[in-house]
Amino acid sequence: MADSAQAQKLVYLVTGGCGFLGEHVVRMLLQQEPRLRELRIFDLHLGPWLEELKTGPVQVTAIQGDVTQAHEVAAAVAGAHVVIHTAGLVDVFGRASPETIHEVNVQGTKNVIEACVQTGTQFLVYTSSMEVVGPNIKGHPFYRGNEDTPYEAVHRHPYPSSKARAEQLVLEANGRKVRGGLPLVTCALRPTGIYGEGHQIMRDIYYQGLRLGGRLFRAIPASVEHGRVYVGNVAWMHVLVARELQQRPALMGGQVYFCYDKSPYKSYEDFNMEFLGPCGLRLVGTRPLLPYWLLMFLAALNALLQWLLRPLLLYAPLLNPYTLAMANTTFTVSTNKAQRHFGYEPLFSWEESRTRTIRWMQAMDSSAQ
Ligand SMILES: NC(=O)c1ccc[n+]([C@@H]2O[C@H](COP(=O)([O-])OP(=O)(O)OC[C@H]3O[C@@H](n4cnc5c(N)ncnc54)[C@H](O)[C@@H]3O)[C@@H](O)[C@H]2O)c1
Ligand SMILES: CC(C)CCC[C@@H](C)[C@H]1CC[C@H]2[C@@H]3[C@H](O)C=C4C[C@@H](O)CC[C@]4(C)[C@H]3CC[C@]12C
Repeated sequence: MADSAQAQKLVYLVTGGCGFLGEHVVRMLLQQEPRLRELRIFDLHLGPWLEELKTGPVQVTAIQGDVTQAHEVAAAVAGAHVVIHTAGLVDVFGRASPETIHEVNVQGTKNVIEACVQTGTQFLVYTSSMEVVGPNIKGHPFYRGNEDTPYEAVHRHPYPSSKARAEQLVLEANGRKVRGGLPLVTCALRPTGIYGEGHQIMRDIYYQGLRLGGRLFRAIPASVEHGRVYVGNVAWMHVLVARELQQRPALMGGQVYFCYDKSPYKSYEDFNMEFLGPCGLRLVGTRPLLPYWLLMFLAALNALLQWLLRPLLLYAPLLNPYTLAMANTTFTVSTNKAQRHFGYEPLFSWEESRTRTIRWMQAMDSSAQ
């Protein structure tokens, strides 16, 4: 009993813990981190499912708060040994203003860093993104690259720009002295396109297909590969990196790691069909049904409509100039840096990841009917 009491001594804080990725990180920590004494979940919007977590041996503390409010962040961080910072505005559809995206993703991250320094939290894991690297505004492909692959990371869009700045702040903070004199140890994880249970975009595409009579129309060449990674493996990598960061600060502090698993390299649409197909949808066309110039015109028209309608309503379709360019630029990673640095191996095989995602979609479908 004494061993287990000694073992359960750590306090973790997960910002954005009620989000798509955040919820999986929370559940993975409760399953895979035996040293957890308290798990704090900080989010603007707390989920009702948190209540079910409060019956276990770990103290689960739900904190409704805003990362843009420094005092709220400091109060949540105080006393935590590890912070996993996933909170962010994931918006490439023009829903939020560039200022709001920057406020949440950059200033919010600054507030988390300063809270760690001021309150003495020594370990910070940041959920960055592949977009910190690319695709860049020139549409240069990134074909099975790794953390050391040279690539001209040039961004104009608010979201990737904010993620790049936030990641830079986190990495630069590595080594700063926190309250009590110990060094802050930070690292950043760069997931590619995350899929799995709770993925809102996949849900939106599914319902779009249902509205079109069970059909989706190919818009992206099958040859354009887009890296994808299962949410359970991304969550597992967060848990593992947070644990190993405490053991190997000299090696891992200030490092970035792409999140990867055995998910196959496919175009964004073909990959989605791995899950949408078993749910009854069909992808029409072996090549894009519309020429690229017409898709660009439609994307630009969507952007214009969004701007014109903004005073009345939010019009934010999937197709806009940025998402079209992104979807049409190959971006895949092939790396083993996480395996070399902290022994990461995917927890879920491709088959398991696919099956779990399909089951989620089928359950979503049956509840919608
Ligand atoms: N979804 C992907 O494909 C993907 C890929 C790479 C990286 N990421 C990164 O992973 C993280 C989580 O992404 P996600 O897909 O789970 O998004 P999500 O929108 O589902 O989750 C984000 C969470 O952050 C919370 N949040 C937003 N603004 C906040 C604020 N001001 N204060 C406190 N909480 C706030 C939201 O309420 C939400 O619960 C983000 O940092 C994102 O950039 C996502
Ligand atoms: C209408 C089509 C032409 C485009 C539809 C697909 C489009 C919505 C998809 C394609 C690529 C997707 C992004 C990619 O998976 C990676 C990321 C990085 C991550 O940090 C946030 C999500 C994001 C931007 C995906 C959003 C949806 C995209 C653009």
